[in-house]
Amino acid sequence: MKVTVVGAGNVGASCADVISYRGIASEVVLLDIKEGFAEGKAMDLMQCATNTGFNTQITGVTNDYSKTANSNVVVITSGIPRKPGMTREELIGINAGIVKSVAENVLKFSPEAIIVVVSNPMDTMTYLTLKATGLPKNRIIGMGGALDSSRFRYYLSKALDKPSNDVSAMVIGGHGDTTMIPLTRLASYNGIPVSEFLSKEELEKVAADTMVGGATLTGLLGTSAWYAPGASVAYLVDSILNDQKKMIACSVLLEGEYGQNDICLGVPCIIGKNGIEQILPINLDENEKALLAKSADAVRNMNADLKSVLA
Ligand SMILES: NC(=O)c1ccc[n+]([C@@H]2O[C@H](COP(=O)([O-])OP(=O)(O)OC[C@H]3O[C@@H](n4cnc5c(N)ncnc54)[C@H](O)[C@@H]3O)[C@@H](O)[C@H]2O)c1
Ligand SMILES: O=C(O)C[C@H](O)C(=O)O
Repeated sequence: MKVTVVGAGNVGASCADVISYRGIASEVVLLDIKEGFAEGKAMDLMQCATNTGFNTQITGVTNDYSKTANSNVVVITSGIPRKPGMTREELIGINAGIVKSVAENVLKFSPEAIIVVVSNPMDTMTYLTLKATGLPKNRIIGMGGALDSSRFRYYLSKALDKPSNDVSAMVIGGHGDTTMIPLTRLASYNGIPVSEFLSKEELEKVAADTMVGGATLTGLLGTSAWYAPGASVAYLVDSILNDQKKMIACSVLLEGEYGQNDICLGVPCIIGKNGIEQILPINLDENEKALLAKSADAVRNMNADLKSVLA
């Protein structure tokens, strides 16, 4: 199985690292616009093979899309990351043009590929990719919920002082500091509602920390995070390539689901060899429904800025 990762920067290289280390694909092509950069990242990663024991073939190319031909999955991480103090939404001006041209280029050589969109603002970039390519909705997947849910589980595990793998929890909605919706009501510690262990105030703090999880890391690192984002992309790619049918919150085109239309937003999906195989309807309470509607409004406002790129 072949995976192309466009953008060999922090997230792209980290994702290629996890995909190869875990043997998720036999071939990974890293493509970047910066001369020699992807080649260097691929060489560095390949020199891990004997010590970490993987067999994936990683190749780096400078803007040569012919080398990406017949990829099963293409991950788009190309574009700029935010700096401390910025929102993801501020990246739209530069990233929209990059994402659109990358999506068009990859499809010339991999017309059957499933595309995973990572570049920010992710929900809007997913919508742009869908509109620009005209691909069926199951083949365009926005990655955000997998990462936000892993951060939610991290903050819950810290509050509970228990391992995060014993915590089950999901974040839906937009992948933005104010549009994420951590589903605290449904979070559990080994099947027991977390509200049995944590106070309302503690749970509110966990949700608030989760929502600004990316901003917190950007403040600490000077650029946005990459290890957990890279691992989250690999988790999603694994579910596609190995047809695992995992339930993962992903940004997908909604056509009536959750009362929304013509928008890509994070909702629980079944992910398998066909990409988005099902959008799972879950019963939200009135507060959660209102938060989802508000989140959709904000993402829709952002999508309106795509007019000139899509014209
Ligand atoms: N969806 C998520 O959960 C999530 C998580 C982390 C980062 N991100 C986003 O992913 C993007 C990448 O972040 P990063 O930290 O890897 O940034 P980075 O700057 O480290 O890497 C981006 C790479 O894209 C390359 N690039 C730019 N234009 C290109 C083009 N036209 N074709 C090919 N390559 C091109 C750059 O040369 C660079 O190497 C950012 O927009 C960031 O906000 C999203
Ligand atoms: O925070 C960012 O800007 C990058 C990414 O969306 C993240 O959540 O880590």
